[in-house]
Amino acid sequence: MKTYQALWRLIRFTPGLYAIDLFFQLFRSLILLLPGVLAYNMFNIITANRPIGWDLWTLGALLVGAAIARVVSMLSSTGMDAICGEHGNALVRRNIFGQLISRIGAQELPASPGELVSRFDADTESLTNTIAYTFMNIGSLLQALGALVIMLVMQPLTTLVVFIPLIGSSLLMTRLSRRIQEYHRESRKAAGAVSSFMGEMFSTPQAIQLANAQPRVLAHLRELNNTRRRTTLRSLFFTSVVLSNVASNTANLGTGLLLLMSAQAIQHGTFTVGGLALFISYQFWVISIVASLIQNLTFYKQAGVSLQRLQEALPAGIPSETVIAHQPVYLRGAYPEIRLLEREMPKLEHLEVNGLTYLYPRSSNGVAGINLRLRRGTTTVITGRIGSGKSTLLRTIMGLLPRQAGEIRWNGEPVLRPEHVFVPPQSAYTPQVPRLASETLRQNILMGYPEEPVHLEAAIHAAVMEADIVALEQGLDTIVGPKGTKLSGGQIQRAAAARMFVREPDLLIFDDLSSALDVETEQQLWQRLFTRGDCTYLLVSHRRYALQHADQVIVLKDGHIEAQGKLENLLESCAEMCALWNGE
Ligand SMILES: Nc1ncnc2c1ncn2[C@@H]1O[C@H](COP(=O)(O)OP(=O)(O)OP(=O)(O)O)[C@@H](O)[C@H]1O
Repeated sequence: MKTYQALWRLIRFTPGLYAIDLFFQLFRSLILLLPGVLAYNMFNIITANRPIGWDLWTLGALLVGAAIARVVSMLSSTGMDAICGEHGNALVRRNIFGQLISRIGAQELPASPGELVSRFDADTESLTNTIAYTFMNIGSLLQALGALVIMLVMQPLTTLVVFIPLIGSSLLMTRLSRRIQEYHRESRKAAGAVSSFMGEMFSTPQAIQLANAQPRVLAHLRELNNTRRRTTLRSLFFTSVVLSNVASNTANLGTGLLLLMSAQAIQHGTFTVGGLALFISYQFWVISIVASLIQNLTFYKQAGVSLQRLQEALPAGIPSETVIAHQPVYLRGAYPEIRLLEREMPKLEHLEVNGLTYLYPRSSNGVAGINLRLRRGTTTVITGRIGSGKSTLLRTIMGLLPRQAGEIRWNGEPVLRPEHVFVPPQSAYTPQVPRLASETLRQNILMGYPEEPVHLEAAIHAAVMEADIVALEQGLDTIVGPKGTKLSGGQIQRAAAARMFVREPDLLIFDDLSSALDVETEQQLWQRLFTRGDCTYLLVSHRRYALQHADQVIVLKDGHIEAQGKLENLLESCAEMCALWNGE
């Protein structure tokens, strides 16, 4: 998508608001022509030694009126810019965020979280600010054209001479614009690197402390910040200092030439003091519009850089137009109701996996030719050595990794989009390291799910959390800290389990749920799970209790199923199972 197409799409998102914005910009600019004409008449009256009569006072009143109208229209246009920008920024951020959270589970983020935050912030605003600046310049251009016509009619020769310096400054600014675009790109990249590194620092403070790496981490941050300072300074220096100085000095040169020419013309009686006043006020706009247009072009090019960075923030395979796809944004009033996911599939009776294969790109690691069958109300435990492919198998079944071969059938029906089926209300999953947010424990369990006291209590009981909640300072309303740092590893695992239970899925998938639990709590947890009735369980576990109570155990070795069946049979027939059972 080209930059102009993106900007036009943003304008079309709120055309009414942008029309009002443009109206205020035009009014604000054109009203500025009035004081020049008024000053022309006032000075001509004064220098002709006419007595100060009604005419002069009227002109003065008009001058004040024009100034008030200008201030009001300036405030209105600035306000409209902010409102339009707010809508456009919200749209872009919503679109990218929506794509990021609905990407296939295990797909990498296109950039680090810190870098993405930086793009959400400054790159988004670069687009909407360019529109605001362009609208302002449309007004300024009309104002400058109006001024130019009036000046040419009054004094064609003086007008042409006054604009000679403009030619030189225009050439200079055009040459600088490419360099400014490059500097902007570098400064945005350096800002992204700083926020990315800070995001990583804040997410791993303990790892930094344990490695005693604070001085080196700070030194690296300082280095990144220095690069950002240098590149940002250079970019700002060229955008703000050089460009605006070229513009104002060109205007000053024009004024000097004007004074020289008008002195002679006034002596010869071909020019008046009123005319000089008008020329001085108008020539600045005509000269500065060139600088403004060149600066506008620079912003446009910077917006192109930002648009590219935003498009690159989309997950792979998503069309670039999605960045500005029109969708409702909710900035005022009530938020729309969040609907619970509806059932895609009937209640689970049996699940079959046939010939399932997923190998990681450019590697032979993964799982291949997996066949298994789960029946409703049974427990299946997947076990195997470290790296045998247990997590990969679960994630491929659920569509978090894209399968390369094989099929999955839910009650005999092929599952074409597993990522839509293996979610509540059909299924729920807890990964090896569950994630909690820095919210209350209640919010972490419910995650937007409607609170029904009975379900919540039952879920907490099933997760063996009732005693922990009594011991917590504010019970369910305790804020658990970033990633749940105020809870123990076992509490985090059980909070994640309660999150699954409250959704009452048919199929519960756990990846090593009890790794951080003591033996007693673990046994209680399995006991409660296995007496929950109608649920079907698919677990990754090495724990003896789980293996002993499983209806079937699947032994994985090097990404293949080595054996499957009841534990007692496997202990007789499968050397790998014996080795795992004996902890070899
Ligand atoms: N993104 C990846 N790219 C390449 N290889 C990977 C990737 N992720 C995992 N692997 C490899 O795939 C194999 C299976 O990994 P997996 O995490 O499924 O094993 P696991 O049995 O769950 O291990 P653990 O018991 O440690 O959880 C391992 O050899 C692992 O190193």
